[in-house]
Amino acid sequence: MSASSEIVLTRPDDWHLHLRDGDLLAAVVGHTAERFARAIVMPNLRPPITSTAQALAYRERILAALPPGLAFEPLMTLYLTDRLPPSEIAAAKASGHIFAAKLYPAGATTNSEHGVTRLENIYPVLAAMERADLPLLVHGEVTDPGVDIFDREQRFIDERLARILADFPGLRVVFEHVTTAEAVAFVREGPPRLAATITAHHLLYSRNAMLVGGIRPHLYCLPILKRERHRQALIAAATSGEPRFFLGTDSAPHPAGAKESSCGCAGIYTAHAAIELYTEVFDQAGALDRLEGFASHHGADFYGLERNRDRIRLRRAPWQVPDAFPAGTERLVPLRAGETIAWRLER
Ligand SMILES: NC(=O)N[C@@H](CC(=O)O)C(=O)O
Ligand SMILES: [Zn+2]
Ligand SMILES: [Zn+2]
Repeated sequence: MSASSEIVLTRPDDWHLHLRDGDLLAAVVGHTAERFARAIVMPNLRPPITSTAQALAYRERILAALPPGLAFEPLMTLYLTDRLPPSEIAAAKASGHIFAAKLYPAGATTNSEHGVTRLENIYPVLAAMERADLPLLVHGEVTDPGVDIFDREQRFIDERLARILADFPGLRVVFEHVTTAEAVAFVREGPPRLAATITAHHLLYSRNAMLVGGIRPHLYCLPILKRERHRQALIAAATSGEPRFFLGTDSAPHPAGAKESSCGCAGIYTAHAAIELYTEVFDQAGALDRLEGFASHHGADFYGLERNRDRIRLRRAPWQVPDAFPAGTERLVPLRAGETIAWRLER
């Protein structure tokens, strides 16, 4: 298998994506739509997407920004706040375009300041989601200032996620962008209604890549890159063939100036080469035969959506990533800027 020079996959979907708005949206949406049929679109805009009406209007802006000739279905989400009325959940579900709601613990990550301050504040909303069978997506990190940044995912499992699963036994939950061996183990031991997305960057890089030989702001994201043993656990999970692990890039574009700063913001841009990067990982692990399940089947199955019917083709043929993409008057620096990627998407 490792000697293949070409692979064909059912067209994949991205189950965790930031598309932003305005110039940045216009700069990035084509990259995703060239590769993926659908994506779960994160609601952490400024202001956040907290109503069905806002989500539907955002969906229209995404479709309007699509380059001509590309078919792409944005799957919208709501941003949970302390104040979201439980009645909004049934309306969201009935819209036919909203597929999940997202829990950002307040202050956990980029644009999360309107997030949830105490889990109890959203219990009526979680009950409504359980009734409507609308999945809960979680950014799984605690924000207590006393908890070390490298331990925040583990603490979220122990103090929050286990409780949510116990208190809402019918709620489907996606533990987004898992980064630790502990998270992988927790997902494996959990009920089938619990799943996890894994990013390409957490599969490709450990924290050394960000910190050894100079600090690389374009590798700074949340949850932060962890040590190598965790990366190995993520690779084992992604390539295991287990249906509860699936692709979610967490591609999170920020203008270069906001990253190359004395206080750079969190988020890595990978949409320009997302499926190619995952292909590298699966190839290196000798698991190209498991890529289609992870990238194209497991997520659709979990969300109860049909698998895509068309296919994409990837060829082992190295290419160089541009130093940056234009985004309005700004620049967007992608993962591997100026470096090569081993697999190419055929068009
Ligand atoms: N992953 C990140 O580092 N940043 C994301 C937010 C998130 O997914 O936590 C962003 O919106 O920029
Ligand atoms: Zn997140
Ligand atoms: Zn994200």
